[in-house]
Amino acid sequence: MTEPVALTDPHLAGDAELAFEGALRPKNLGEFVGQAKVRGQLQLLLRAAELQQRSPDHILLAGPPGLGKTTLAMIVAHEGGRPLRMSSGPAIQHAGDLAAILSSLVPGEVLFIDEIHRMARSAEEMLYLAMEDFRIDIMVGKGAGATSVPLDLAPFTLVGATTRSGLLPNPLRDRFGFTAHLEFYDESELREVLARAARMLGLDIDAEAIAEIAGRCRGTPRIANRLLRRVRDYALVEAADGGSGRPDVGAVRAALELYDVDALGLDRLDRAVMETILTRFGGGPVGLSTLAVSVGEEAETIEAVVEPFLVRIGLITRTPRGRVATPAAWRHFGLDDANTTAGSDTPRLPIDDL
Ligand SMILES: Nc1ncnc2c1ncn2[C@@H]1O[C@H](COP(=O)(O)OP(=O)(O)OP(=O)(O)O)[C@@H](O)[C@H]1O
Repeated sequence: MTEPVALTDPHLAGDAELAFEGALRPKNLGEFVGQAKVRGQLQLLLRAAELQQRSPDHILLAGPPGLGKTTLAMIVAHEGGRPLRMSSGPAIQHAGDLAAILSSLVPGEVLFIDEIHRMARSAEEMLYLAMEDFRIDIMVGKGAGATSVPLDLAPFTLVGATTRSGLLPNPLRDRFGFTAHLEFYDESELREVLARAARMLGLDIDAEAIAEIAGRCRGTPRIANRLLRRVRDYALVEAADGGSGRPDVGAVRAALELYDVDALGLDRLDRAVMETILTRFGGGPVGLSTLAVSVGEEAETIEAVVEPFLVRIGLITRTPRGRVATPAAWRHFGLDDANTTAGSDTPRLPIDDL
C-alpha cells in the first residue's frame, strides 16, 4: 500500500519538481511498475546475494532518461538494507575523485554512478581493479620516484547507469555481473504509474483522463508524472476561477496543448528534429551532427533522448547515411513528401494541428 502524499507537503515546496519526483519514487521492487523481466532478474540477483551473505554483483542499468535507473539503484540498496552512495560520471573527472569515494565506502555499500559513460578515462581504469578485486593502486609521488601503493577496499556493489551503453569500453562493461536494458513503458504500464501517482497525491482523476496522459508521455514514467502535475495545476486554477476543477479528459487535452505536448507525446525538441528532417532535408537522410546543429542541441541529447523514442514510434529510421523520416512521419505532420524538396520553398508544419 502506498503512503499518500499531502498536496501541502512541505517537501513539495522549494524545488517542487524534484521533490515531486522524489516523493513518487517507488521504494521497492513490488512498487516498481513494468520492466517485468528486469525486475525478475534483479530479484534473483539480490536474493542469491542475500542467501550467500555477500554483496550483490555489480549492475549496469542502460536506457533512455526517466525510465527508472536511479529508482532501481535506490531499490537495490533499500531491498538489501544497504547504505547508498550517489555520484555521477561528470563529477569524476580525475582518478583521485574516484579513489576518494572508493576508499571511504563501508562494507556492503551500494555505489551508484549515474551517466557512468562520462567518467574520466583514468578513473575508468581504476574502477576495473576496484570492481574485480576490491582493490585500487594509488600512485604516490611523481616522475621516476613515483610508486604505486595498493589499497584494499570494502566489498561494495557498483550500480552504473547510462543512456549510452555503446560508449562504455568493453573491459568496463564486462565487469558488470548483470546488465539491465530498460525499455520504454507501454500504455497500460504508464496508466499504472499514473494511477499510483494520482493516488499518492490524492488526485481524483478518471480512467479516461489517465489514458489520455498515458498516450502522450513518450513511454516514460518521469514524463507521465510531470504531465500529471501540469494537469493537476490546470484543474486547480480552473477551480479557483469558478470552473469544474475536475481533471477530466478535456482538462488533460487543454493542459497538454498549452504545454506543447502533441497527441503522440512529441514535445518541442522532438518536433524541431522532425521539422528539420522533413522540411529542411526533404525527409533525409540527415547525419546526426547536421541535425544537432540545425536544431541547436547537443548531438548526445538528440541521440540519447530524442531519437530512441522517434525510432520506437516509427517516425524515423536510422540508416548508415543518416536519419530518414518514415511515411508515418509525413502523415503525422500532415505533409506530402512528394511536394517537399530540400532547400526549396519550405512548407511549414501545421503546428496548430499537433
Ligand atoms: N517503474 C516505475 N514505476 C513508477 N514510477 C517510476 C518508475 N520508473 C520511474 N518512475 C518515476 O519516474 C521518475 C524518474 O525515474 P528515475 O529518476 O529513476 O529515472 P532515470 O532513468 O534514473 O533517469 P535519468 O537517466 O534522467 O537519471 C521517478 O521519480 C519515479 O517517480
